[in-house]
Amino acid sequence: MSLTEKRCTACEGGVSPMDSNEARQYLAEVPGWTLTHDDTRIARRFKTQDFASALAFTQTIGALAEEEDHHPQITLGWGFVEVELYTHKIGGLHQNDFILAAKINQAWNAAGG
Ligand SMILES: C[C@H](O)[C@H](O)[C@H]1CNC2=NC(N)=NC(=O)C2=N1
Repeated sequence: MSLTEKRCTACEGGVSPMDSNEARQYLAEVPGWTLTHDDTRIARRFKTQDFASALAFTQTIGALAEEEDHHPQITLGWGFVEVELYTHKIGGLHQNDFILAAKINQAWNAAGG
């Protein structure tokens, strides 16, 4: 099953974050994203035409995050949206981060990005 078909599962902590090897395997399924912060987070910068389209894409991401109950850190500026994902409860990466990243990519591609 592809990541875009999965749903984020509640992650209340008590599990280990995924290790670098597993994270690198998941990364292959989310083009454009890179590992950051010693492989404990993933991030992608999306370039947009202007501020308004960056804001609109941020709102799309916000709606996806609420649907999945999994929330990114977002930096918004003129012509870009930077998205960073990790699972706070475990201080690192969980499959949930890659599910949301895949859904954000899907929305970006659908919008013609
Ligand atoms: C119960 C619910 O799953 C948690 O409060 C969620 C909400 N969104 C979250 N988002 C992220 N990125 N990490 C979390 O640990 C997290 N916890």
